[in-house]
Amino acid sequence: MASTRYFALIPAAGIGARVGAGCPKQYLPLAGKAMLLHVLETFAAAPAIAHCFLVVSAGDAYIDEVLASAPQLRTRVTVLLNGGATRHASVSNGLQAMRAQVEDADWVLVHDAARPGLTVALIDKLIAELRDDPVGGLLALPVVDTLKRGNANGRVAATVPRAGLWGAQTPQMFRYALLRRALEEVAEVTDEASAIEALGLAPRLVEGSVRNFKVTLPQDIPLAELLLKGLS
Ligand SMILES: Nc1ccn([C@@H]2O[C@H](COP(=O)(O)OP(=O)(O)OP(=O)(O)O)[C@@H](O)[C@H]2O)c(=O)n1
Ligand SMILES: C[C@](O)(CO)[C@H](O)COP(=O)(O)O
Repeated sequence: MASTRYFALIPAAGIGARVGAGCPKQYLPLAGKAMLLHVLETFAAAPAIAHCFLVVSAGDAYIDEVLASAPQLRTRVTVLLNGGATRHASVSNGLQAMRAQVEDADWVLVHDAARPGLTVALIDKLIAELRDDPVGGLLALPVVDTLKRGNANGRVAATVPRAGLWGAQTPQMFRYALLRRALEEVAEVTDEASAIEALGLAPRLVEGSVRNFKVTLPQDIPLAELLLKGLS
């Protein structure tokens, strides 16, 4: 029986509206290279990762130039020009396009192109924790702030108990066939674990890192820049 393999699937077909830059945020320069390139280079450097699949929008005008600057990625990354209108659709489309190269029992690590602080060590940690797990799971961080629910007037309506709460990160790691089925059967979800939960399964929480934060708002850009300058 062929040994189980680990594939990366990177949804990178968003427009970065909340950052509001002149280009999709995954192409913004951070520490001298595009945000997406940091992610691709990290997965390419991870010995456990068999191959990376990258989902970009059909009209993406940036990816060719980015990959031309990184010829070492040519054999490690396949670009899929089938991004969808939502992250869920992009991931589903990517999984569908991978079917000829991936076995049902292979693991897929879905990672946001908007989380450039990921490290090989975090990838290796997730795989080590989940490789024998019956479900799979995700990197996540326990909530450390007191949480408030706001009302329409911008005032506190309630304090939300934070015990047991985690903030989901990525990669989220599940077996190929299970993940495809879960995403096909569920309505719109914002992460892969939600689709697995909708099947009645309980993904495993693996502690991630603050450096693996998602670049979402303008103030995240200088933070990511500082982080990546320190990492390189
Ligand atoms: N239709 C979409 C929307 C998002 N993504 C990807 O999903 C990841 C996380 O999404 P998010 O941070 O929301 O990125 P954007 O959708 O680009 O941001 P915004 O919501 O501000 O437009 C990103 O790598 C983004 O490129 C995607 O592949 N396809
Ligand atoms: C997948 C994710 O990063 C987990 O926290 C998050 O759900 C993505 O949300 P977004 O609105 O698509 O950035």
